[in-house]
Amino acid sequence: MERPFVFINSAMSADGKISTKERKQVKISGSFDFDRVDALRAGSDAVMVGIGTVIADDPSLTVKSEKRQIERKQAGLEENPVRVVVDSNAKIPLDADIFKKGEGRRIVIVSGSASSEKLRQLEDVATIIIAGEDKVDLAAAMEELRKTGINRLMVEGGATLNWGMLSNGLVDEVYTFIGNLIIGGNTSPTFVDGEGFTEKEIMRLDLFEAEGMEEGILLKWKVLPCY
Ligand SMILES: NC(=O)C1=CN([C@@H]2O[C@H](COP(=O)(O)OP(=O)(O)OC[C@H]3O[C@@H](n4cnc5c(N)ncnc54)[C@H](OP(=O)(O)O)[C@@H]3O)[C@@H](O)[C@H]2O)C=CC1
Ligand SMILES: Nc1nc(O)c(N)c(N[C@@H]2O[C@H](COP(=O)(O)O)[C@@H](O)[C@H]2O)n1
Repeated sequence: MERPFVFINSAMSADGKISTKERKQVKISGSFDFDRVDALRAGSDAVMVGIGTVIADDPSLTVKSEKRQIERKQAGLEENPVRVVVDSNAKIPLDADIFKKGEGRRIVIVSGSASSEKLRQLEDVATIIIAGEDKVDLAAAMEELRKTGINRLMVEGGATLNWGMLSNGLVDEVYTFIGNLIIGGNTSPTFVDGEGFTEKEIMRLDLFEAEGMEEGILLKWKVLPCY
């Protein structure tokens, strides 16, 4: 199977939370880290999030720096990477910021259970990929993205999509900024939620970079193959 190079970037608290129990976007990192994230977006062919993040945060996922937008255009690219949402039932609101803000292609990946009426409406603002029957089949989706010319994919969460990608062996690298705060809470999303691994299945990582940044630390890991 051919798939893009995939990395996850996330900001988490010292206790591994990526948001609070309110499950809304919370500022974990500072302006330096947001600029680093912007550079990662600008260097990617596509940026992908789960529908939970769209509902919670309504992100635009655009490249914010004008200089980077210009550099992309000079390289013959669109101002923004392709923005991709994983959304089995096509729940994404038609007025989501991903559709309203910035230029460039959008892709919504749905499953066979999405309503055809909603898909017709979405076709005006996005390309639709159908992968899987009830829930998006992420491995099949990665193959489709690769076929559309996406070679480098940045995943920006959230917790459930991170689990789906990691547990299906679809991630090459993980970048985590760990901020100087504790969020706590049984229901606050952690970097990876979902079902979780058993001890036998635990996923191993190889740390290849660690850098103190602002009031936290940025860690870069390679995902080691599972045997
Ligand atoms: N600090 C940070 O860096 C970030 C924090 N966040 C936070 O994360 C939270 C959102 O995370 P979460 O609620 O987990 O939502 P996600 O963004 O992870 O979206 C999860 C949804 O994706 C859909 N999906 C479809 N197929 C799959 C699949 N095969 N595997 C996994 N998911 C699939 C499911 O919905 P369906 O079945 O309907 O398709 C699922 O519920 C928010 O609180 C947000 O603020 C988000 C991004 C970054
Ligand atoms: N890197 C990082 N640090 C934080 O503190 C954050 N809260 C996030 N959140 C992510 O940024 C997205 C917002 O994107 P736009 O500014 O709307 O383009 C949000 O959805 C999270 O993915 N990231």
